[in-house]
Amino acid sequence: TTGTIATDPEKHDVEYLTPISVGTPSQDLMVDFDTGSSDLWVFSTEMSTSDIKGQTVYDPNNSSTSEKVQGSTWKITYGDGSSSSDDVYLDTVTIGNLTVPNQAVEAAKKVSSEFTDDSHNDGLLGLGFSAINAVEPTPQNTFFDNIKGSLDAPLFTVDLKHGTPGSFNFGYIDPTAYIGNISWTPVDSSQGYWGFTSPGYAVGTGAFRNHSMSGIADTGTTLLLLPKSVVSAYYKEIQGAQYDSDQGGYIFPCSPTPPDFVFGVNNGIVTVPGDMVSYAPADSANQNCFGGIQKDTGIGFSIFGDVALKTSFVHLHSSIVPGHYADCD
Ligand SMILES: O=C(NNC1=NCCC1)c1ccc(Br)cc1
Repeated sequence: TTGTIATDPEKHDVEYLTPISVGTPSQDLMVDFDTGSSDLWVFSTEMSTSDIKGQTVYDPNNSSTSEKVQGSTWKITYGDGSSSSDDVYLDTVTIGNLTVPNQAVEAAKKVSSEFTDDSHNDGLLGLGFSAINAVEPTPQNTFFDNIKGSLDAPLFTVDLKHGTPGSFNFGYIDPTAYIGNISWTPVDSSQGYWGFTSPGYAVGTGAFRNHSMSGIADTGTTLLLLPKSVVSAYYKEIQGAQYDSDQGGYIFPCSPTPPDFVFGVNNGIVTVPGDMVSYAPADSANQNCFGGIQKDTGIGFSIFGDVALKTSFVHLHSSIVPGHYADCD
């Protein structure tokens, strides 16, 4: 079997929301498919109403197929400091035409304000490695791990786009989804993420600079977070660019369009067009834009978030041999 599901960008491509169905009869939710985490959790009827602002909630008591996992709990904190927690059910989860009958669905009782304030997002579906699933005492499998055995191939592809629907495909590579050839790179899943090392970067039409950047492909992070030496080398090329500590990042005049940012993936390259580096207006006063490329300081490795992924077709392949992932235009 194979499957495909459309994913829709929120304003400024801050995140991408994808429909899933949970339970019987099915309860339809919009969630953030996150290759940077490995838990499927949803807003639920167990939450206090003050934490719910427009989201659709999962009601396990309204599902004839839900089954509480006695004694199991979960609590997760994301890289941006947001968090959520509580208890666990097994229930039927369907994505497109793919169904997992007893998927661990982590029902939230508490969520942090970032989630409460994100009215269209009903939860997260982790597509990282199950080794970092946060359920205690028994970690649960991701949807992908549960379905991959029945897929034509143990892979999924991520095709996020700027300001228009993209897709997550399961079990096949859509040859019409990309031009040029796929460049493969080994995946380091030792930390539970889709880790890889980029060999270097270029600014605009400048020469390629060898500079090993280890990081993760993370659909759940909005921006492209890189080593500060690379980020400052990039912004050095933009007239008027500066680090604004109030806004916590580099800002620069929205026009003229900044130079492209190119990063290597094995023997291939991915180009982030300059007009996508201008992530969002920073201040209306003097038409500054907040950069889509920022420092990865304090994280320990780089994060190739949506700004890096939406300009390429990413194919995450977890096979028995050390997995590899392909990235290409
Ligand atoms: O949390 C992470 N990615 N997903 C999400 N962010 C916000 C909501 C979901 C994340 C993962 C690894 C590293 Br290293 C840094 C951040």
